[in-house]
Amino acid sequence: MASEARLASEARSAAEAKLTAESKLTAEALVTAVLPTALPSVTPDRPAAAPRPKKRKPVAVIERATVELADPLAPVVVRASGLVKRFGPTTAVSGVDLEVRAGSFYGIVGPNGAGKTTTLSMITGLLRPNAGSIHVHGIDVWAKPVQAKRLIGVLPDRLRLFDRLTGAQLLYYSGTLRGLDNRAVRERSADLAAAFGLEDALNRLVADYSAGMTKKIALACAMIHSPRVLVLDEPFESVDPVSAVNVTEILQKYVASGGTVLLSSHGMDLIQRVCDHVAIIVQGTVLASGTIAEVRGSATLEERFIELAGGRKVAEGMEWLHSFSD
Ligand SMILES: Nc1ncnc2c1ncn2[C@@H]1O[C@H](COP(=O)(O)OP(=O)(O)OP(=O)(O)O)[C@@H](O)[C@H]1O
Repeated sequence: MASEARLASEARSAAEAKLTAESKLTAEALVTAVLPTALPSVTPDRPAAAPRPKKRKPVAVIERATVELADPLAPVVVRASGLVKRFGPTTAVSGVDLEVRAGSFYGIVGPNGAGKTTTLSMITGLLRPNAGSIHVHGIDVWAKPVQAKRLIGVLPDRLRLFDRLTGAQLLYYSGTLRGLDNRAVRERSADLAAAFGLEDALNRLVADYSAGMTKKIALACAMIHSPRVLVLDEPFESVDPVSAVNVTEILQKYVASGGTVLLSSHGMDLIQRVCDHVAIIVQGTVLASGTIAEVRGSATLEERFIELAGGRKVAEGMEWLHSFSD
């Protein structure tokens, strides 16, 4: 009996060691997988840029064994307190509090009209709140918008791009607007185009891009100044599965190097797979927030979401739809 127990214990230890080695391998692969260069700093208080490593091809699929949790002691870099936004009689956001720590991959989910876009727009300084405050890296977004916006890269919900520019021109415009010099813009544009698979489209008008390509060029524009925080409203909407994997890897690498991602998505599976923290917003209020494990408990994130969003509606009526008019 004793030797059986010893054998079982040895087998368990070996399995655990293998799992740890695999997780480490995966994490290392993620760090080196996608962007050929770590985006260097443009803000004076950031550490010097890393030397450019050799170019690597994007890796098609990398599965993460587990989502590594952001350091629970890392500083809070996005703090939204008591956010309220009213549009006439509609209260879109009513007292939202959020805390996002450095190095976190934070997802916001909620049903249509829950207030996700409104919340993200207030956080990025695009929409003035009726009440509450937002600090990004300690800077009050609405008191010092210029300083705060330097730290933020934004992918807004309804993209309003200068789409009579080519992809290359749009990247150039975004980079120079953020204070990058000619050489840096060109180098970063090439890196981003390669990472997002847009090299062949750079000389075409953005107006002629597909929805997914438009999303990707907008995401590239949001990243070109190497912001400390990326706020992305539905970054995966319209993006094909292979590109979604690439985009996810780019973001994971960004987070692994100390960046912070705050995104909204309707993809529960994706949020559960890539985010370390999540907030569920329903009718303008945060009903649950924390690590994915804390929020979902013993259910899946989708089940928890449906429960908090008021449960599934049983489809009744609409019998007319089942008797065809021809
Ligand atoms: N500019 C506006 N004027 C009036 N009402 C608005 C405006 N923007 C948003 N709303 C309302 O605020 C509420 C929240 O909208 P919001 O776009 O933030 O939701 P959401 O969670 O992002 O939804 P979705 O998942 O459908 O994108 C909705 O009732 C919406 O109709």
